[in-house]
Amino acid sequence: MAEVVLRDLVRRYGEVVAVDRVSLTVADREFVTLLGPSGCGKSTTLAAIAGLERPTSGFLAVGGETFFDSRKQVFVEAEHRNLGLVFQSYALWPHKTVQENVAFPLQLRRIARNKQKELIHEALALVEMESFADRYPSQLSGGQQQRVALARTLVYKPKVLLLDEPLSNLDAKLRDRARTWLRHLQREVGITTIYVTHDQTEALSLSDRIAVMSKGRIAQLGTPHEIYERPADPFVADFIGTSNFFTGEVMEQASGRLVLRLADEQTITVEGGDGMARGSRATLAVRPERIHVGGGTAGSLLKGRITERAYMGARWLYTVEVGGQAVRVETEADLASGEVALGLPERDVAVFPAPAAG
Ligand SMILES: Nc1ncnc2c1ncn2[C@@H]1O[C@H](COP(=O)(O)OP(=O)(O)OP(=O)(O)O)[C@@H](O)[C@H]1O
Repeated sequence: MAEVVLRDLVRRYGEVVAVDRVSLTVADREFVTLLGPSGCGKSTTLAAIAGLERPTSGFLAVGGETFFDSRKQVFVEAEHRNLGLVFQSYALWPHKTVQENVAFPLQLRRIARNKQKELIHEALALVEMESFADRYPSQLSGGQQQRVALARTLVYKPKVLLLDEPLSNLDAKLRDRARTWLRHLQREVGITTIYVTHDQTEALSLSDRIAVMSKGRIAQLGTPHEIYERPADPFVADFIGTSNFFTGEVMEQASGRLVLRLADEQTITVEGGDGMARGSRATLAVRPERIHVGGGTAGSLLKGRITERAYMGARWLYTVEVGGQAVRVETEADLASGEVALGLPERDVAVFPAPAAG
């Protein structure tokens, strides 16, 4: 069992609180992604798990073994944690062959020679690089080097795999393939994995659960579906996918429904908004692909004007002006510029208390 437990983990750098009381439990064999914008603290969190950073306070355990506990002054050095790390800069030794690179961690651990052979063979087979065993890193593509770096980590069968943007050096197509492959591999080997990225597509497609981070904290922890469909706050709604936001005054909140009045007097009815008082301000978020152009939905209708249209291949992207606000709409329909009705299905609109002004 390789469960990872973080409790109230804090890492300060002087005035900067890079990690701010992060609590998270990653189950055995689970794939959890730390996702967030630059500077939100995801790499520092991962480095703390790896033992490369000493947290300021909190608690951290892997597989039931305490690696850090500020109250008991426990700190286990990185080399004694036996975790597998793969970082963005996956430097392989240029003067060693693929095989020798993968052998290195085994030599460090003084594994017997014939056992080494077997393990190297197994690790290279896992990443489908057996036929490249005698090549040097300079004779491999970026993606192949990345796979060797993974093999070098997998070869000693770490309890946990910690990956920090490991695919960022690959081009889009290759990254797509590498992603599918990595997910497959992680399932096959059944290794607990914590993955850091700022790429939401990567996070959505790879993870069992995603921890969306903002300013050193976890803004939301959930399955990709939960994060996308039920964002906990406007930050998550905006960071994962794209959302249109409407802010206005609550006219009514009753029987699980809320009616919001926009500045131009149009109203939107949504599900939810429990506890939001009449007269208070609320923000609604709706995805561009959930808006029905031309109406045709159970929900609110907004009047607008198409001001821009862009052909995206599979669908069209429209900018629709609603009460002076630009609304992004994605649909397969080919529409002319001008007046349009937008249908907002009640269930597809998320509602949050409006952030305080200023
Ligand atoms: N050694 C350091 N000294 C001072 N501040 C640091 C140090 N390392 C990180 N920070 C700060 O801590 C915060 C979190 O950094 P971190 O690298 O964890 O972010 P990140 O989410 O991984 O960002 P990125 O995607 O850009 O790598 C940032 O504000 C960063 O400037």
